[in-house]
Amino acid sequence: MRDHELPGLGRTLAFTFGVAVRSHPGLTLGTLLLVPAGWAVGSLQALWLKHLVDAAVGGTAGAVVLAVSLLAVTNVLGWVAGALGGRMRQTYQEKAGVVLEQRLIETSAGMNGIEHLERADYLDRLDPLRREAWIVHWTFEALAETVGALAQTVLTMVLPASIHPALLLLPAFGVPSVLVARRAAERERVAQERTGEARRRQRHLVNLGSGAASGKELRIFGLGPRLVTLSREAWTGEHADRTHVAWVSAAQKMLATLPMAFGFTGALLLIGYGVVTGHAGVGDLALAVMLAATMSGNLGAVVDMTQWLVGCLAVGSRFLWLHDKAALDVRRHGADQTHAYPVPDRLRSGIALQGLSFGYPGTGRRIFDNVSVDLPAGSVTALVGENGAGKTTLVKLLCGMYVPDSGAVLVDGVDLRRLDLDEWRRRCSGAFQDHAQFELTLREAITVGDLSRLDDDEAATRALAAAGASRLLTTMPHGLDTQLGTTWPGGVALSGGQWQQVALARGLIRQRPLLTVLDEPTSALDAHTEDALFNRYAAAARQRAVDGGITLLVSHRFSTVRAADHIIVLDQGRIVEQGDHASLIREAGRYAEMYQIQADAYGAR
Ligand SMILES: Nc1ncnc2c1ncn2[C@@H]1O[C@H](COP(=O)(O)OP(=O)(O)OP(=O)(O)O)[C@@H](O)[C@H]1O
Repeated sequence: MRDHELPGLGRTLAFTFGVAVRSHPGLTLGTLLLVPAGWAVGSLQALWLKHLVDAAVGGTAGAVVLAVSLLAVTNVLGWVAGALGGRMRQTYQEKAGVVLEQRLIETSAGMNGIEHLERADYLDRLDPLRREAWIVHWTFEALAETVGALAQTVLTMVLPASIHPALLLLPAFGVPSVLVARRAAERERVAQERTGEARRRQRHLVNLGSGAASGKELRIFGLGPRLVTLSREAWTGEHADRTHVAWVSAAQKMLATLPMAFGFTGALLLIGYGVVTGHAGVGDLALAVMLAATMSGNLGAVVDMTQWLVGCLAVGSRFLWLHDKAALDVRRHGADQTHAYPVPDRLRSGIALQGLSFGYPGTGRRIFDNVSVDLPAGSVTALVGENGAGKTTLVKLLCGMYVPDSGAVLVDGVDLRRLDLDEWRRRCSGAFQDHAQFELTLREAITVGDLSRLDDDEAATRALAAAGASRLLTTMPHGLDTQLGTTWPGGVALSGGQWQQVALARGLIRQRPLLTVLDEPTSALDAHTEDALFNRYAAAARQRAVDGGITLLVSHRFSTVRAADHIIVLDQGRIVEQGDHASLIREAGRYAEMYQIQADAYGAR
């Protein structure tokens, strides 16, 4: 199976069943049994009614009492099954829903790479999963309902066969409906996937239009009406597409019920004729009339339930697809722990990019083409270059979030693909410009950077100091216990720069990292503060150089960058210059030119 193909029905069912059973075996079984039982009650009632009518017409009191008793017992069982099934269903849904969301976090976060979070066609699949992962837990209820509705429909059709064998043909008239329902559901699933991008765009526009981050720009640029127009455009195309598919399906489903209607009309005529000619009893006619009355409801239920089931399976198959991708990802990255090389305790030679070529999957565009460069052990290296030069992409490759198309990232001579990637990540650390805002307590928002120090106040305080953010702690009403984020009770709002300080502290809490990437983590700070902070950090990093740990700083500020031991200048994925500040200035090339421009602008030579 190719990694973008959705898994088939059998595997999806097995997967969803596994999830359901693991989350609550008893409830899964109960749902599977009770729902069809509820459905069976309807057919039994029709049967007992036939016996009641026959007994009443035949004048046998005992048979009347028996038929009435059976009717009563069946009714009670039906109510019990309904009430119990409803309760079980609710409990099951609540529990399985949470389990599925946890599983989604586990699967998505557990993947080595981040391709599934960045690639548009994968996002179209992941996005509905994020919103409706819980739908998967309906699969077994939908299956039970479908089986139940199907069983009742078949019974509705088979019971008349006891009156006349020709009526055994009745089920055949129902086949078109079921087939059409299946096809319709599949078509709707495809349409949903096709319109996924438009829905994501709509949601993005809603977030832009109502979120805090875009609030200022929206007002200054008067963007509200424009966003509404864009949203309408996105909605119109998507809605037209899905509505068209829905109407075509509805028309086909209506047409597909016609054979059934003809079939039952014929059956009623046949039984009516039998009663007139004395070949059938009045009870038979009562049975047939009752079954005919419930027939369209049953058939409609089969169609609806099938569609529901296919819808659930569609989400389930995306879940399984993600799961498969996660497994494939682990295999491809060679992270099989049994064969992985251990990560060295300290770096001896350092990290080297060797003939590395890379393009983001699915884009057909090369970002790096045969790039080679060394990051010596114990060095503080800066990466500079214009926007889009490939700096962050390089960081992602070094952290094993993407795999090179050719060439390699070598860690002390060992291909990163062959290293124990989990262990490598444990020895990496980082702070990024597009950092996460963990709305936890200040302590947790820092210490999640090193899970072994979750409750370590001293480590959190030290990390804040290393990030030049000790003052932040003094302004927090409850110190490290302060809840961050105003949407939580007692939570405090942090400025953009303060969030960056927390992210930087998180990135600096790990002890003895072999690679620390600082990808513009201080862009919200002023140039002098960033400069002082990085100089202090670089000095500390050099003192720790016994471990051979490498610090990679990405920054647009040359005043900061010049403190690095080694500076790499990237231009459109190519390394155009490298060396220390003094030698690069002497070369009077790109670096010297960019440095000069900034120095002039800031008046800081
Ligand atoms: N997830 C992605 N999928 C496809 N292309 C991407 C992706 N991320 C980045 N790119 C492309 O790769 C190129 C390099 O991007 P990258 O983010 O590495 O640049 P950068 O040097 O870090 O830029 P900046 O200084 O603006 O942060 C850009 O042309 C960008 O459009």
